[in-house]
Amino acid sequence: MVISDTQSGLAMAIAVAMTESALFPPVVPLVSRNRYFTRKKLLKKLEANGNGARINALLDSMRASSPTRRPTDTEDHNSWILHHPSALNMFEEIMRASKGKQIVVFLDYDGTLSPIVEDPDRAFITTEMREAVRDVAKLFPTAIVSGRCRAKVYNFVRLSELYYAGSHGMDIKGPAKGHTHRKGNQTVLCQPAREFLPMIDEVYKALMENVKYIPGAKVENNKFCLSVHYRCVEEKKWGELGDQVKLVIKDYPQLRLTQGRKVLEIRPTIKWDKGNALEFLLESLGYAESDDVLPVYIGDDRTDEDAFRVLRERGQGLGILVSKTPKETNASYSLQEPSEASYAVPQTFGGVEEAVRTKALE
Ligand SMILES: O=P(O)(O)OC[C@H]1O[C@H](O[C@H]2O[C@H](CO)[C@@H](O)[C@H](O)[C@H]2O)[C@H](O)[C@@H](O)[C@@H]1O
Repeated sequence: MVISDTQSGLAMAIAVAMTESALFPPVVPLVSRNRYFTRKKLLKKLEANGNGARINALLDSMRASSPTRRPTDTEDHNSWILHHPSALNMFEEIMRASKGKQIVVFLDYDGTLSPIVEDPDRAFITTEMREAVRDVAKLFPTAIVSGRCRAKVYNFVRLSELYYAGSHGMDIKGPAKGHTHRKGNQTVLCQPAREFLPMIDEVYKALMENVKYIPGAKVENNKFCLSVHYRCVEEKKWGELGDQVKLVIKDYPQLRLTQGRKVLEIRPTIKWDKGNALEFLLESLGYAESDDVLPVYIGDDRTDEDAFRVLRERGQGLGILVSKTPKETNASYSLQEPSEASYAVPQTFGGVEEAVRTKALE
């Protein structure tokens, strides 16, 4: 069997997830922690102050969350990678860790399965990556967990055998009939923020109106949440953009503002995030309290931290952060970027299949 680099890379990451001794190495202080905490504090302050927070805090936070503004210190990076080793170098430990466990795979979309690009509507998954995900889903229950609207992420991925959790987990749907890994045949569906739909639509329209004068700004309707993109906005206009967003949402205390990669996100205040989505899916699959499950979550953004944290709290499974720069994270392992797949070794799929076979023989 000829295996492409992308397939082996993704599978390698999954395979690494099966490593036992790899689970949750201790969290250690980072050289780059201060900078990270400054950014975190800024956002916390912003969130704590609600919609009336000082606009400077938002602007500072937008600036601080743009890693391209500062080249990564080699020392910082080396220290970080020591504690979050590359998921690609851990193949040896696969078999041992996977023994007797059901692996469940969770994949973020943007920045994980697709590279970050300027136009959010053109963040396509490659054919190779789609094939890799398809292959992984043949072996394990597999879910895509994204900030995007579920329908949009489905249109990119187009694999009906997967679980999809859109709107940061607020819109979950199971695979098409005939593909389910669950016992029983009920459709999995979870939409905990339904009542917010009219409000989100209203705010979407207001945001479109308010930011249309800012060149490069883009508002994306993710159904149960909204994204205001500033990747293509000149930095000197970021303050104005933040101003406009805060102006709109100040009348909606039921909505909160969070941040992603050059994006401001507006979402309901309900306590539901990617971590809850992960737990919901594990429960739907029948693994709520099980010790025999190994959830693997691969993601790149701060919203993925909610899922990494759940894994850490469960003391089960493995988080892999896709990031080129050191970041404070609850993930145990790292990958540099989606295309790092090309560093992987071809025998990985063999390893995954072997692990599955071992399990089947037990
Ligand atoms: O949870 P995810 O699947 O990672 O989605 C998070 C956001 O991803 C998208 O925005 C990001 O990717 C864009 C395309 O590469 C990029 O232009 C943007 O700057 C990034 O923030 C998506 O467009 C958002 O709606 C998602 O919330």
